[in-house]
Amino acid sequence: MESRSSSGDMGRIASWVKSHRPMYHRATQHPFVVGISDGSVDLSAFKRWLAQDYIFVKEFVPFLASVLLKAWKHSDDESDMEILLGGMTSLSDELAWFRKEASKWDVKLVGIAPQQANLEYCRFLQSLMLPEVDYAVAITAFWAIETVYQESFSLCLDSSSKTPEELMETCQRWGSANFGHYCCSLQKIADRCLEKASSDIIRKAEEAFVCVLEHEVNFWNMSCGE
Ligand SMILES: Cc1ncc(CO)c(N)n1
Repeated sequence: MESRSSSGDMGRIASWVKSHRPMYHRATQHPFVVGISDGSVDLSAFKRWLAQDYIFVKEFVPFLASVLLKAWKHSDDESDMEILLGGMTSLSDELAWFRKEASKWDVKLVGIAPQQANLEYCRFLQSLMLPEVDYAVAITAFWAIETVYQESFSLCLDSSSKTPEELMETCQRWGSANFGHYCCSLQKIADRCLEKASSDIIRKAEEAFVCVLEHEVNFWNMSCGE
């Protein structure tokens, strides 16, 4: 039988989601997202989020490039590269979508300054781009960043949700089953890397996961205008 070290039948990632449940919940069921799903969202908050997230996604491109570089150097599975390259393609599509969405809402994207929470999140991404950061740590953070949006926006697509029609495209972008499959593929990569990682790397990956959750909560708070 395959042994899975200390995490029993669950992969590491699932065990961390379980052990950090309250924080995970705060990141994935934030009032901002709940407001979209019940239709009470303040549209000025949505517009603020849109402009700030465009800045974030632009920073996310070099971060993903750094993860790709680590996969190329250290991964023992060629399919990692394909999955990450697919992610890069969707980021390119995502940036174009932001520009289109911003014009629909009359939101300015050029000359916008990143707010404090965004700056801090981008700084965190930059710290993860350093070559000394292990692939297992970087891919865990990458999985977490994508998954928070997947979980959040899929809530807004629930049959019981009252998401306003004009916000449905946003919710489908991250909440779709397709994006969900992509997040599952990332989780499998992260679990596989963590299975063979040293206890020091495992500890650092868990820390990165929790940091992502904290930054995501701060990002939603910022979008709400707090
Ligand atoms: C803040 C934030 N987290 C995660 C994602 C997912 O790509 C995003 N676009 N923005």
